Amino acid sequence: MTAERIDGKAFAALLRERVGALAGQFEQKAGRKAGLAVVLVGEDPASQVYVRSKHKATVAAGMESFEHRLPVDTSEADLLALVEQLNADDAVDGILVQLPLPDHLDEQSVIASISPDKDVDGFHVTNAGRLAVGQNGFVPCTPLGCMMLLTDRLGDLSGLEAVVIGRSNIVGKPMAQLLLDANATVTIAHSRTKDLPSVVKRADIVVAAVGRAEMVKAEWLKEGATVIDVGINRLPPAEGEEKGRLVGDVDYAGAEGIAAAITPVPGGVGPMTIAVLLRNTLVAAHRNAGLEVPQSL
Ligand SMILES: NC(=O)C1=CN([C@@H]2O[C@H](COP(=O)(O)OP(=O)(O)OC[C@H]3O[C@@H](n4cnc5c(N)ncnc54)[C@H](OP(=O)(O)O)[C@@H]3O)[C@@H](O)[C@H]2O)C=CC1
Ligand SMILES: Nc1nc(=O)c2c([nH]1)NC[C@@H]1CN(c3ccc(C(=O)N[C@@H](CCC(=O)O)C(=O)O)cc3)C=[N+]21
Repeated sequence: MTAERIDGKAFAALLRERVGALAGQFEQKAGRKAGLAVVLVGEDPASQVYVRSKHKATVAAGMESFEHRLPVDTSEADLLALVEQLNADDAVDGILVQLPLPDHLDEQSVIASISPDKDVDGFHVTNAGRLAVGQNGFVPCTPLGCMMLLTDRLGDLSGLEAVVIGRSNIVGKPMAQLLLDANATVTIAHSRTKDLPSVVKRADIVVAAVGRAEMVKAEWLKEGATVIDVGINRLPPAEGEEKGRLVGDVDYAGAEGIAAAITPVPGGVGPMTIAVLLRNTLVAAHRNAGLEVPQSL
């Protein structure tokens, strides 16, 4: 059996088109564009790449993009002051502070300073709490994108065994919460889990969000499992390569022979993250403008 490749890039392109059309309608109704502010502190090359692609995608969807690039030695007070200014700016519907931040800045305090109604990353404790108790808020983009791919493929997830590997606040935990809300039976594995291979073996759905290149082996998987690979890992450059290849947390080549379907890296979950960010921003715009959020978002 050769697993089906779940084309996140194509799915994300469709979502971006839909968001773009609705962004045009929003502009008609509200008399302004929906706006996303992205704050980047420092010059980490990977972060710069992400921020640039978010900017392009935002503009392409017919939304306003406000970029704020701050020097690496920015003080916490200055960063908090910028966030306050963006909280008060009616042209800004969504605020994203690119992580990771330089070591001298406390990520939790910075996230806490973002207005929960503009927190399109869904990282604020208020939004984590809303997700936990089932209220409307913002769900982190990566896990929400994974859910869209899963429900598109599998339909109803009721009763399926799901194993999430990783328990971070931005991926693993909200992912498990969403799967639970969809009535899957959820196990969360992490670095202290005993006998990870046998835990993974029972899963109809595996979501790998670890950050270790090709750690999940084909033999761990149950025949016919659906595999969502969140990991983005750059291998060291091979002979003659300038940059190493990007790989996920799953041994894709091996898993292809056992899984029913699997997301590739690149071209899987990554593009969904950006498309969902635009979707969340447009949801925020409707709420902030007092307009009904379109069903199809
Ligand atoms: N595609 C996308 O859009 C995105 C991709 N990513 C990628 O996803 C991956 C995970 O990101 P993130 O959640 O932020 O990472 P974190 O480093 O915050 O969390 C990693 C998790 O993996 C667990 N873990 C580490 N080693 C093992 C192991 N040997 N066995 C089992 N579990 C282990 C850790 O366990 P413990 O808690 O015990 O330490 C932790 O819970 C990264 O590769 C990141 O680049 C992240 C965000 C978006
Ligand atoms: N506040 C905040 N919000 C985030 O959502 C956030 C963040 N900080 N910090 C970093 C992580 C990571 N992340 C990715 C987004 C897109 C791709 C993506 O599009 N990846 C492409 C490949 C890109 C490449 O080739 O380098 C793909 O997988 O096909 C990957 C990773 C968002 N993050």
